[in-house]
Amino acid sequence: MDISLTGVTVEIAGKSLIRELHLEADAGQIVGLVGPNGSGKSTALRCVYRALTPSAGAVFLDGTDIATLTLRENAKYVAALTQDNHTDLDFTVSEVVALGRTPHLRGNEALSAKEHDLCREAMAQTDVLHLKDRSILTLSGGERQRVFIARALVQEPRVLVLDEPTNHLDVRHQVELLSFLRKSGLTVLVAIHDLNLAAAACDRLGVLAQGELVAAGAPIDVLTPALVRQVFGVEATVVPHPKTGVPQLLYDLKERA
Ligand SMILES: Nc1ncnc2c1ncn2[C@@H]1O[C@H](COP(=O)(O)OP(=O)(O)OP(=O)(O)O)[C@@H](O)[C@H]1O
Repeated sequence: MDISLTGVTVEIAGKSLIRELHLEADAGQIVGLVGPNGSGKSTALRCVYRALTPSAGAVFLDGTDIATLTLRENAKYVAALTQDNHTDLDFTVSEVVALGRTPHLRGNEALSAKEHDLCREAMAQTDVLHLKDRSILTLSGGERQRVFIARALVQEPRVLVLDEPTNHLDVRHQVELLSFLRKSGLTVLVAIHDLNLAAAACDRLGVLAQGELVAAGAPIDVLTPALVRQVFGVEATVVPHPKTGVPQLLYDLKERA
């Protein structure tokens, strides 16, 4: 399923959070959104999972304006991992993951055996199966993040929207998650701060600065020292990864006085 943001603008309380954003992900592509804090990455993603309605412009899934879909229909196609996924509810990990099936169920319908298998598979995939009977409230930040990723996977979406999915994850789980996404065949829109992980995982990157898209394209074309200086105010040397050739950034720390 392909996704396209066309001229998406979000204004709240007279302030423009994103302006005229055009961004596309072809079916099965991973497209990363990078940019400084407050540049509008989460705002753009919120428009895709319908937590926000654009003030102008639209989001299309395979050519259908998502504003014409019910929220339940949208949730059958799009699953999201948000930054504000903390919960006060004392649910077990299995219960939280099973909630991902909600858009596919009618009323209080129970999960089928196949759906239970799907939940087990997602928990194994995200390495939380051993935690299935634990309260979500007792988990570490990284464990909890992996539970919410499992919940998004059991939704069986065609598009995954991930806001900082590697937050809290140790390096093994970061690599496993991004490797899984690359194999999954899902269309993925991901906001990510780590430019090296973004370059390794994403087919294309969109760079946001102050609510505007300032560059878009393959990581090798986008992640230049000049762009990193202009957008992030940081000096970096860009080298090709010795095995894969993807650009990797080495940051020049300021010398001690
Ligand atoms: N509901 C709101 N009302 C007013 N301003 C908002 C609202 N939501 C977000 N903003 C502002 O819009 C800007 C963009 O926020 P957004 O969360 O999209 O940035 P981001 O690029 O995801 O940042 P970060 O990297 O810090 O997560 C920020 O300046 C933020 O303070």
